[in-house]
Parts: sequence; structure tokens; C-alpha cells
Amino acid sequence: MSTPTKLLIAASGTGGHLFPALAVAEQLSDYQIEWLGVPNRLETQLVPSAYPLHAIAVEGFQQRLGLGTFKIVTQLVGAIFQVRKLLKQGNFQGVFTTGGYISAPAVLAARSLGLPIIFHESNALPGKVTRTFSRFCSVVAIGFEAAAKYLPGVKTIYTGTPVRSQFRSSNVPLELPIPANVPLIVVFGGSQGAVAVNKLVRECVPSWCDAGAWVVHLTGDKDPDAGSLQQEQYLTLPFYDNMAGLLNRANLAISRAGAASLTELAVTGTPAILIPYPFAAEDHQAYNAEVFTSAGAALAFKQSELTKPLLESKVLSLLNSPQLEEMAKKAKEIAVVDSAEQLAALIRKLIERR
Ligand SMILES: CC(=O)N[C@H]1[C@@H](OP(=O)(O)OP(=O)(O)OC[C@H]2O[C@@H](n3ccc(=O)[nH]c3=O)[C@H](O)[C@@H]2O)O[C@H](CO)[C@@H](O)[C@@H]1O
Repeated sequence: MSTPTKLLIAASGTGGHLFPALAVAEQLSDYQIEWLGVPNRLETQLVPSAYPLHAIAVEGFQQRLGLGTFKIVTQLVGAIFQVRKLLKQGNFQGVFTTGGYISAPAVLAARSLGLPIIFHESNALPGKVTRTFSRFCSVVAIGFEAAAKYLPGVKTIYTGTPVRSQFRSSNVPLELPIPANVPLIVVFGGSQGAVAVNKLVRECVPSWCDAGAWVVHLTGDKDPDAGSLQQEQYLTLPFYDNMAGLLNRANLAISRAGAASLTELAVTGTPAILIPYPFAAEDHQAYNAEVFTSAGAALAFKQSELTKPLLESKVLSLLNSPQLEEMAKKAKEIAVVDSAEQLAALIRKLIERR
């Protein structure tokens, strides 16, 4: 029996980085996969024990140069040596990463050993780490075509962003007590919730419910007022796992504009009101939202300009408008349903041709 191909996946921090990587890992069940992450981040909860997790300390670069930068550079150099040792001793044949801080030592260590590196960037505006280190990769797969123009001289390929397998099976049942045939609004704010959006939404919920809608509000676990509104047609949860079931059932979503959330909205054809997180690095969520608004798949508002009357009335008018169906159609048109399969095939091609 031949020994399985060994792949190191470097993905860390948020659902937006981890879910696409997990979706690709699922497609490589014949591979021996190990995971590179950071201590105390979401990967310690989300990565299944089938993928041994190696945690190393790395941080992001601050805007200004100073003593902090010196510490981070020292940490990065140490991390590169740690990953290099791991790759060498473990006889890994390639690295797949979904970007962020963890990808810097992974890319540099793999490059120094001449291993194939497949990088996935899900955002329309690639992150700083991607822009800096992607030139050392074999290929950069992009979640939105718009990203290519920010990566001049880099070999990019448009694959979309992989979604969890729950999004690829039709008719995922929803275990929440929502009556059939009522309009359902789903509110979520990325994998950590969005306190500012939560507050605005709670102010609008009574009038949406009066109009016959039901609301499922995923608040995240950091909102001190999460339980403050009690209403029959209003369900609140800190986090919900069955996003496929929920988004398939939803008539409208109100969401941040993280790449994984947007991809799921496209795959499920869910019309959305997007409120990009205003403090996201380099305002990248605004670039993501732009892909959806220009395709006619969503409406977007800056958080600073969105008031209670505006959000309240927008939702009410959308719920009774044929625009909702049109947006759903446009969302489906931009979905790449087989992104995980495409990425897995790319990984196989680059690793196995060596
Ligand atoms: C604040 C910030 O900078 N966020 C970034 C972060 O992703 P972040 O994780 O914040 O946001 P994303 O929208 O990309 O992903 C959220 C994920 O969490 C899931 N979810 C959410 C709530 C819930 O109750 N259950 C659940 O499963 C969503 O379905 C989605 O899969 O990395 C992404 C990829 O680089 C970026 O595009 C985001 O802009």
C-alpha cells in the first residue's frame, strides 16, 4: 500500500479563514492532513481531531513601525524556522493556506524547501499578507475575480470560495420552530457577531414582526444586550451551526460582508442587506460588498449612514417587492458551487506532478 500524500493546511483565527480550509480538507480524504494554527484561536475548537493541530505564535504587523514591529519580526523569523522543521521532519509534500498572519511563516518555510504552495484569498481586496507573500506561491486561487488586479505578476486562478459541505446538500432541514410560509429575516455578523448591527436590528424588529415577519438573530457571544428583546416571532442565538438550513429558508439576510458569509449567501441565493464592518483591515468588506451590489445580488449600506428608520423601511419595502426574487437570482448567478472540488483538484495537480 502506498503512503498517503501529506499536506499542511495553515488556516487560523476566524470562520472566514477556517471554514473554506475545512471544506477543502474534506475533499482530500485520501490525504494525510495536519493543521497549522495559533494557540487560543477558533481553530482549537473547529478543527477536527483527525487533523493534528500544530500551534505557533504569530501576530499581525501594526500600522506604525516601532518596538512592537521588532517583536513581531523576531516572532516571524522564529515561526519560519519552526514551520520549516515541521515540514521537513513530517515529510510534507505541500502547503495550502487561506491567508492571514499564519500564512506568512507557512509560505516562507515551504518556499525555502521548494514545496508547492497553494494560497486561497477569499476577499475582493487581498489582505496585506497575501499581497506581500503570494509571489512566493505556486498559485493563488481567488474568491472574487476582482482580486486579480491587486496581485500583479502573481499567477491567480478564480475558484470562488469553498463552502462547508452542509451548503452542498439540498434540503438541509432547519431545526428551529419557524412556521412555514412566514417571511424569515436572518441577521448575522460574521463568525464573531456584530454588536452595532445587533443594536440597530433590535430597534427595528418590532415593526418587522408586526408586518408578519419572523427574525432569527445570531448575535455572537460578545453582545451584553443580546437577551434584552423578547418577542414571539424573534429568535436569538449567539451562534448557529446549520447556516445552510437557515439561509436556504431565509427570505432576506442582514449581514456583514465577510467573504465566507457572502459566498454562502450566493450559494443559497439569499438576497441581502450588507453592512460592511467599518473597521475591517483596509475596509476590505466594502470591496466584497461591492461585488454583490454591482451584480444586483444585494444592497449595501455604510454602518455610519444606516439609521433605524432607513433599515426598518428598507426591509419592509423589500419584503413586499419583486426585487427580492431578482436579487436571489443574481446571487445564484455569482455562486461557485464546486469551489472546494476545484481547489482540491488544484492541490492534487501541483503536489502530485512533482
Ligand atoms: C471582521 C473581519 O475582518 N472578518 C473577516 C474574517 O471573517 P469572519 O469570520 O469574520 O467572517 P466571514 O463572513 O468570512 O465568515 C463567517 C462565517 O461564520 C459562519 N457563521 C456565522 C455566525 C453563526 O452563527 N454561525 C456561523 O456558522 C458564517 O456562516 C460564515 O461561514 O475573514 C474573512 C476571510 O478573510 C474576511 O472576509 C472577513 O472580512
